[in-house]
Amino acid sequence: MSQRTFPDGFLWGAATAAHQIEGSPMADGAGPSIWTRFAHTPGMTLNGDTGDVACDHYRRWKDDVKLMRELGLQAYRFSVSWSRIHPEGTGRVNQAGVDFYSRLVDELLENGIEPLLTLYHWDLPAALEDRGGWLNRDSADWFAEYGSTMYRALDGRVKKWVTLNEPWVITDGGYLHGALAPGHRSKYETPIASHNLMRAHGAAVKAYRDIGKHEIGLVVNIEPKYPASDSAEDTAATKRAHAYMNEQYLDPALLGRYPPELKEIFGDAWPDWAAADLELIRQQLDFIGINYYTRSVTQANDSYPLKAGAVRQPLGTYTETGWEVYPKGLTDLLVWVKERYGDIPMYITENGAAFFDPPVAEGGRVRDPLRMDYLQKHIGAVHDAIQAGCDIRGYMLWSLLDNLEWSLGYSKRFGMVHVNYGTQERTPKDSARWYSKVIASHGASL
Ligand SMILES: N#[N+]C[C@@H]1[C@@H](O)[C@H](O)[C@@H](O)[C@@H]2O[C@H]12
Repeated sequence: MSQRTFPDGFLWGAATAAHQIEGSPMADGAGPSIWTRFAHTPGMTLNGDTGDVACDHYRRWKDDVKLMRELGLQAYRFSVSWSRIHPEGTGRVNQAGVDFYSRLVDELLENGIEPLLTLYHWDLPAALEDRGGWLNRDSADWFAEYGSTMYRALDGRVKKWVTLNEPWVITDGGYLHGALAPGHRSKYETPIASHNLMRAHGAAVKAYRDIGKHEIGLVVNIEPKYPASDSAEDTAATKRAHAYMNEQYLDPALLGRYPPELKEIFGDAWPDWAAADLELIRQQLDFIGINYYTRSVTQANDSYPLKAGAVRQPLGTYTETGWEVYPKGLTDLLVWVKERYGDIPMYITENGAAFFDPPVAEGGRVRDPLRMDYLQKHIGAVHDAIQAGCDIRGYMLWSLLDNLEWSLGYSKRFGMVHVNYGTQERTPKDSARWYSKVIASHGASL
């Protein structure tokens, strides 16, 4: 393979999220989030795992930034816990919470690492859930208020902002299937929560334009859907699945409309949204963040309400989370984004895999060849998309650290750095050492 060259300024980094690594969820005046509440509800998470300690990053943040510098990271994507900033969700500001993230940002900058800040990575203040959460249309104002607090505190030091992380997972997991906080199971609530999340996205971007002077975008998890056969049923099912996961958020954000398949999927549960709502949602964005993990070979089935589902590939390689390793899907997806939405700049804001890692060997080594192979092939797929004309500005590996995988608890390890949850010792895996070389060579060593 000829040497791969990445664009000048292409940012190499890693990503995490507050609830998954910080621990100390109620420290220094913070309020509870829906994940604090959900994880402490018996039966909601594997082994009853909670974010009470996680990777103890709330206390070990300075050492973690030192580790990022040692690995040569150029950027670090993290999220802010809303309920550390506004313990009741709105109104009173908890300055100790703002100060935590201000110190973190300063430490990143002092170590030559660019911060990418995600405002919402699933941890809604519990106080707002008690007021209806994302089912309440006021949530757009709540979110814009919270975003404005953070813009005023950090804009200028933070120059790349993200409003929402993966609205599809928030609603499919938290409102339709109940696997994620707040654990609702309603075909009728799902479109309402989804729409209000996007209204909140729009309101937060509008607020940013009045306060901020840099860049703001949206992060979506999308995956290419390939029909399992050329039958009419599988073709139609693939179209529905594509609209439901891939177009449902990017279309309103970038085109100001929803794909028509959503009315077909949700039927009488899909309201006729007001045009003013779509105008609010469609705000000029500076970039789109793409979280990519896998593809879906899709067939028609009797699943509710989508009537479509993935077919396991007999010759496929699968990760610990049951996702097929399919790098070409990332290239196909990025080209699709460019073709459908134009030349909007993109970042790969998450890409990575959980594999069964061996314990830390003598001398502090963690051999993770499957993860290295996954990363090498997927970063190569990003390069292929760049060669195809996609404007991709960076790659954030998921994840910096092994961390709390939501309802799956600590059972899945996505980190390039191993975390011993008993001692909190961090040990860079072989993949971290390999990634450091990729960064140092700007991709040439891939
Ligand atoms: N599962 N999994 C790994 C990873 C999850 O840990 C992140 O929080 C999400 O943004 C996204 O789902 C991807």
